[in-house]
Formats: sequence, C-alpha cells, structure tokens
Amino acid sequence: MTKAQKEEKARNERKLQQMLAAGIKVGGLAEEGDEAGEEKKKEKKPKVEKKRGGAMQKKLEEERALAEAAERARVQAEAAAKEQAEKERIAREKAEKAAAEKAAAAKAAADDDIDEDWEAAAASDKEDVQDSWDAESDEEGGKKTELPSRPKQKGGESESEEEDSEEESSDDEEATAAQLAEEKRKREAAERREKAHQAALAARSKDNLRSPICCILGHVDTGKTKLLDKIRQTNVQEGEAGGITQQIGATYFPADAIRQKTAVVNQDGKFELKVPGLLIIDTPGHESFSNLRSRGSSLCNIAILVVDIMHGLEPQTIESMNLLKSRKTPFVVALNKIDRLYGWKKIDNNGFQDSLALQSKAVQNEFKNRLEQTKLAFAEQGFNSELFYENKNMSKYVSLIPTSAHTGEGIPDMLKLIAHLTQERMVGSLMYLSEVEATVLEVKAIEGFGMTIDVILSNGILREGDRIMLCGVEGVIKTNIRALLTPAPLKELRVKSQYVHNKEVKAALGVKISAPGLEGAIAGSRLVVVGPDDDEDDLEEEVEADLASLFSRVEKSGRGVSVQASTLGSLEALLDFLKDCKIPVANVGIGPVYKRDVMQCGVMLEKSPDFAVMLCFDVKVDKEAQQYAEDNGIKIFTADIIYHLFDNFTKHQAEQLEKKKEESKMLAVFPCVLSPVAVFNKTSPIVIGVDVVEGALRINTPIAAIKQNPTTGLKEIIHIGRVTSIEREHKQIPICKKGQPSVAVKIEMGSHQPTYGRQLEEKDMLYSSITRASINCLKEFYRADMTNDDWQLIIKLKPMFDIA
Ligand SMILES: Nc1nc2c(ncn2[C@@H]2O[C@H](COP(=O)(O)OP(=O)(O)OP(=O)(O)O)[C@@H](O)[C@H]2O)c(=O)[nH]1
Repeated sequence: MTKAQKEEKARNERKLQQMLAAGIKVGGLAEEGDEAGEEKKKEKKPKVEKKRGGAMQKKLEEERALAEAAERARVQAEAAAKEQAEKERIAREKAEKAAAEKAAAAKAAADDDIDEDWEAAAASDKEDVQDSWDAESDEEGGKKTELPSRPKQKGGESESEEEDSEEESSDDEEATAAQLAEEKRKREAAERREKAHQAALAARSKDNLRSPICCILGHVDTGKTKLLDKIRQTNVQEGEAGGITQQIGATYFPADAIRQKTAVVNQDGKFELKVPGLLIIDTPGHESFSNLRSRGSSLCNIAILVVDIMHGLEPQTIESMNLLKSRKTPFVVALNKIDRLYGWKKIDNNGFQDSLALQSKAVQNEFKNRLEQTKLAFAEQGFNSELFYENKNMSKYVSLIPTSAHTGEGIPDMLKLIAHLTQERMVGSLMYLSEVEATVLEVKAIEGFGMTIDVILSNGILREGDRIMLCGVEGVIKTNIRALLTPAPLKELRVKSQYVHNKEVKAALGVKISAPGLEGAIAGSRLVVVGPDDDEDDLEEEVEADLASLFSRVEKSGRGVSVQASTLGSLEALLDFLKDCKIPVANVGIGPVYKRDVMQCGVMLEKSPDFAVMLCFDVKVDKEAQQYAEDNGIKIFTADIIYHLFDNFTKHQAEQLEKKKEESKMLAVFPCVLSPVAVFNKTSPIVIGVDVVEGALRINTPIAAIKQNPTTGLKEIIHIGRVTSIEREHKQIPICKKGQPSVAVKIEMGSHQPTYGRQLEEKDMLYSSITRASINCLKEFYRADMTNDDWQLIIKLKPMFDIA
C-alpha cells in the first residue's frame, strides 16, 4: 500500500469512528475494510468548507460523513444491480442461443420437406423471417415464427477500466459517472424493448388474425385498375352492406363483404372464412408493392399478378414475377380479359368454372389453348402453374384464375382463393402483433394539413400524439402524430368533409398521418413508434439503417451510372435490377433530380464517360438540372417502368460504341499482305497494281515495306502512306480480299513519300502498318469484323513491326 493509500485508509477509519459514534449505520463498510477503501477512490470528493469553530466543524463533519455514507451505499447498490444485470444478460444470451439453435434445427428439418418449392427455397436463405406461405405448410401452420430480435445494445464494457484510474479529477469522475449512467439507461431500454418484443410475440394467437394485405401487379394495360374497380364496385354497388371502406391508399373488405362476394362459389358453405377482412392496396403496380417493405422483406402478404390472357407474359409481367420472388411474396395470377375470347357468353360476377361450362366447344377450346400457352410461358420463367381448381399443390404451383374485369367473372374465385391461401398458409405472419409495423406508402402535401404521409399499418396500434420516426432525405425525421386521418365514409365524400380524425387506429389499415416536419419524408420508409421505454438514438440507428444499406450498394471503384428513384422501395427494386443487368452504380439518390445530382454524375465524364448517365425512375427532373446535363453532355433517362430505363441505357451504350467506332476509324488497321505486280506512278502519289496475298485491303489502310538496310544490315520499316483508292477495271471498290483479282491502288502521304526505284523496289512485299494501338482498337470495336485468319495474320505481323 502506498503512503497516500495508507493516509487515506487512516482518514476513512477516523470518519467511520465518527459516524459510528453518531449512530449511523454504514452497511458493509466496516467488514469490507480495504475494499471499501478502494471503493472510496471512485467517489466524488465532497467539498469542504473552511473551519468556523468547533461545533460548526463537528456538524459539518457529521453531515459530510452522512453524505459519504449515503453515496457509498448508492455506489454499492449500483454495483450490485450491475452485477445482477450482467448475470441476467449472460443467462438470457445463453437461452437465446439455445432457442436459436433449436429453431434453426427445426427449420432445417422443415426445409428438407419443402426444398423443392421455389418459394421455400428462396425463403430458406432469408435472414429476416417473414413467413411466406410455403415456409408454413398446412402441417406446420400453427408454428410460431420468431421475429428477429432487436439489435443488442452496445457499450457497457468499459466500466472496470475506469475503476483502476486513481488520480481522476472530480470533473472526469462526474463525466464517467454520467457516461456509465447513460450506458446503463441505454442497456435497460434495449432490454425492456426486447422483453416487450418477446412478450408481443408470445401474445400472438391463431385465434386473433389480422387482415392480410394484398397488392396488384402486372404489365401495362392488363386490367389491374379495372380489376380493382370491379372488386370494389360490385360490392359498393350492392350498397355498403358489406361495410367495405375506402381507406388511405387501400380498400378494406371486412369478412362480411368477402362472404357476400364469394357466396356464388361457396354454395355448399364448406369454405369458412377465418381472416377478419382483406386489405387491398389501391394503387396497382410495382411501386406500391416495392414500398411495402420491412427489413428487406415485404409487408404485402399476397399479390395478384394480372396477365392479359390474349397477350400472355409481357416484359413487365416477368419483372413483377422476379420482384415477387425476390421479396418471397406468394402470388396468384389473374388471367384477365376472358370475355375477349371469341364468342364468350357472360354471366356477370359468376364463378369461373360455371361460366366456362356454359361456353361453346369452340370457346372452351380457345381457352384451353391460351391456358396451355400461358403455362408454357410460366414454365420458361421457371414457374410451375396450374388452373386454380386443378392445382393440387399450392406450394409448388402458382394458381391461375381466369377473370374478367368487365363481367366480374372469376373475381369471386380469386377472392376466395386469396382468403383461403392466406388463412391456411400464412397464419404465422397474420397473427396480430401488438408491436407497430408500418410503412410509408406515399408522401403528399394536403391543403389544411401541410405535408402528410400515407401509411399502411400492418401490425399494432397508432395513436394520436405518438412519437414516430421515419427516413427523410435530410436524415431521420422524428416527430409526433398530430392527426390520424381516414377518409370520410363514401356517402359523406360529396359533402367535402374529406377526413375523419381518429384517436387511434388498429392494423391492418391505411391511414394518413399529419405531423410537423414531414417535408422530405421518403416513401417506402419504415415508420417506427418510440415507446416510453425506448431509446431514441437506438431507434434512429435502426431507421437509418434502411437508407444506409441502399446507399452502400454503390460501386467501390466509383465507376458507374447514377440512379435516382422516388421511393426507398423503388430504389431498391431498381438497384436489384441493375445488379442483375450488371450495370454498375456509382451514385444513388431519392427524390427529384437537382443540379447537384447531375454535377455529381458529371464526375464520370472524366473517369468513364460511358457512365455519365442518370437513370431516373419515377422522379421529376428540375429544369436547371436538365439544362446543366444538356450543356455538359450528361444523359438523363427517366421512365416509369424499370426495364425501359434498361432499354434506354443499353441503346445509349450501343450509340456510344458506334460513335467511338466512327472516331476510331482511322486508328483501326486491318491486317493484309500485298504483292506488287506493277508500278504505275513511283511517288506522290504512289500508284501500283497489287495482289492481296493475305487478309483484306481496305481504303485508309496505312502501308509499309520492311527492308534490310544494305549497309548496316538492320531491319527498316519504310512507311509509304495510306491507301486512298482501290480500283478494279476502273471501278472504285472499298475492299479487296485475299485471292481476288489484282487491283490498282493509290497510296498517298503528306510529304517525303518514298519513291519506287529509290527506297522501294517492285519486288518488295507491302504490309498494312499495324501498331499496338491499332490492335487494341480492333479488339475493342471491330471484333465482329475480324476473322480468325485475320487474328492469325496479326500475330504473324506483330514481330515484324516490333510489337510486343
Ligand atoms: N374486354 C376486357 N377489357 C378489359 C378487361 N380488363 C381491362 N380491360 C380494358 O383494358 C384496358 C386497360 O385496363 P386498365 O385497368 O387501365 O389496365 P391497367 O393494367 O391498370 O393499366 P395501367 O394502369 O396503364 O398499367 C382498358 O381499356 C380496360 O377497359 C377485361 O377483363 N376485359
């Protein structure tokens, strides 16, 4: 023990005696002796007032001793709590690890059974668990799927180090204490959240399902909108008996409405509806589907892929299929426009099977043919498909439901199948979860409300006043819900009271949120609610991670195109697509294109001009940005369909190649060997008759003779100029190939052209004068024009021209 420590100990003992004398209980201190002395070093040193007489002094000392004792007790209690928390943490981690191993083993076993399914195979490699129906086949329907644990709290490891330092100033001690307290608070917040998360998971029940969320996708003009209208309208026309409600961005079909609508195909009453309703997203297409995402997977439980039976699979259908596959979203196919089969006799809103049975043989045959063609086209894309009522294995075969958005036929079948598939095969993801799960579908300015966000709430409850977080272009937006708005019932719409204010709303539904500071909110962003126990910084990191992960997908080399999309979801889809097409991306952005975005893209003009291109999906381009792009030769492509961007880009690349080819015309030298047969003009210009003995002679080819210097004996390359004309029988021809009849060629050179009879002799063989650069140019632009023999000749000529 050092001298200072001894003195300190003696001081402590004196104080202890004083306190004991004053009747103060000092738990543990007396017994702990030296340890307590050590502990003391961490404590704040109380400030000492100057002596003001004996009694006063004594009182002060008593007070100080009292404060010290209280402080010591607090420190000890904290240490004990810390130790306990640590013990709990270790125990919990152990339990979690064991549970994870068990779940992985169970999953592996389950996967064995279903590995052949495309969806299951896709699902098996996902990190974030979002049930697709195949991950839960009938047998395992009730099995709970654990949602991922929230990120663990960092920090908290450094405490012991701080305990060692002896000579810390009181400021430092205060800072350390504050730091420790902060870490502790964070850790506790994370623990509470994790506990709440697990409790929410545990509270889920098969008897408490929420409504599935359904999206509609497909190629342009297949009838997506019309189909949506028809689904809505048929019910709405029958009055609002079924209670269908128009929501923000979605239409809600309660169970009654579905029952009513599917009655025609459920006459035996065997089909029992278990889901409370169905939420169909109103805006058809890629974008809304892409936006419904959470941690990389989809919030949309099931999708309807619309295919025009008269057209079969079209580019966007395939794009949609791939999107659905990548998000592991089960789907059914509406084989739409069956009423266009020649001679179709309609029965409005009928079940498909019944309607088909009433058609003539010719119509039935045409239907069969088109169905087979469609199945074949699906098979070519790697999907098994089957007519829905012949589909014995929904996990392995996609169901095709013939529909007509005009007559309503097949729509009852479609609704029934969607309800069936979701309630039987997706129980895991449909069990109502009290935690909020929501995504921003659209960002809109609304008169009287300012900037608002349309949100699809797929789980949990949102309340007025809730503190929320979401991605914004300038960073995470943190705000409080000012109003939760849903549309006024249809009847009242005409009265112009557009929205109803709600104190709270429960999943699943679409709702408009008005809140301060929503400018720059990004559609497709996750929306999280900050609970009273949550740590805002942690949640902020979580929300930001979505954006960061997309922004981190740029090329490390810094060479690539710039992309700009309207929403997080569409940006993700676009990046996925470009990755598949092997188009590198150097910059990404969300929202309208401004000059600064174009300037950033312009950096590529120097690095790699081919990539000085902006691919913009569903975004506006600012005028100034457009002007800047035009002035500086930066291409901006905008499109509402992803593959159009690809087409534009590939077309642009082809044009660029052609341009470069044109520019490189003088550089490219095709190989040839010429044997002169006559000299018509000795020089300026040289005009000779030649036979092409190897390769092919073209206009513009530079020509050289290779001779040996008679005095030095060294090799000499004598450049004699470029071929400016090739003639046979007084006719100009552009090319003379090996073995063709002799031609007369004119070879010109600016000045000092060698002369036949002096530097040149008629017997000298002539060669196309190749260089390293000319070979590279052939490789880059003229591969298609070069034959194997040409390349062989190049190899032969290289040493003659001293090319390595
Ligand atoms: N005969 C017939 N025509 C249909 C059917 N469904 C849609 N159409 C017609 O096809 C055209 C396109 O329909 P939309 O509903 O606008 O198609 P969409 O897929 O929403 O098109 P986009 O929004 O442009 O992608 C319209 O003229 C519809 O009337 C159908 O079942 N039968």
